[in-house]
Amino acid sequence: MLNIKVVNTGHQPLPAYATHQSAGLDLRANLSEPIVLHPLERALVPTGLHIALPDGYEAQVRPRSGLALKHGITVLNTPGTIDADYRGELKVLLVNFSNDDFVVNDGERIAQMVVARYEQVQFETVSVLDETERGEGGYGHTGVK
Ligand SMILES: O=c1ccn([C@H]2C[C@H](O)[C@@H](COP(=O)(O)OP(=O)(O)OP(=O)(O)O)O2)c(=O)[nH]1
Ligand SMILES: [Mg+2]
Repeated sequence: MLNIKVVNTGHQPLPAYATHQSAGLDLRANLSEPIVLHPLERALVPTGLHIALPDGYEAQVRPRSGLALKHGITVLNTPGTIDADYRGELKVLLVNFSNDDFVVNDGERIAQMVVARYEQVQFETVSVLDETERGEGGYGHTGVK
C-alpha cells in the first residue's frame, strides 16, 4: 500500500476504495451549495483535497460509469492528470452530455482517482527507426474481424 500525504481543507471524508480490489478511489464533491449543470455545461468541482504524490507517481481522474450511463455526466478531460508536484486543490471537470439538468450535491461521489506509476523519458534523435511488422499502418489497418 502506497502512503500519500493529504491535506483535507474540506468537510468530506477522505477518498476511499468502494470494494476490496477497486482500482479507483471515489472522489466526493466538497460544496457549500449544489452546482447545477445544464445540458452541455461544464464545471470545475472542488474536492477540498490537496495531495503530495511520491516521485514517480501520478493520479488519474476518471469518470464513474454509473453517472455516465444514467445521467450523461463525465469528466471532460478524462483522464485528468494530477502531477506529483501539484499542491493545489484537486478538482474534477465535469460535463453534462445529457439533455437534462444535473445537480451535483455536496458529498456526491463524482469521479474516481487511480494512482499509477509513470516514467519520464528523454528523446534520442535518430535518422531511422527500426522496422516492424506494423510499420506505418494504423487507424484500423488490421481490419475488423
Ligand atoms: O482533472 C484535473 C486535472 C488537473 N488538475 C490539477 C493537477 C495538475 O497537476 C494540474 C495541471 O493539470 P494539467 O497539466 O492537466 O493542466 P494544464 O492545462 O497543462 O496546466 P498547467 O500548465 O498548470 O500544467 O491541475 C486537477 O486538479 N484536476
Ligand atoms: Mg500541464
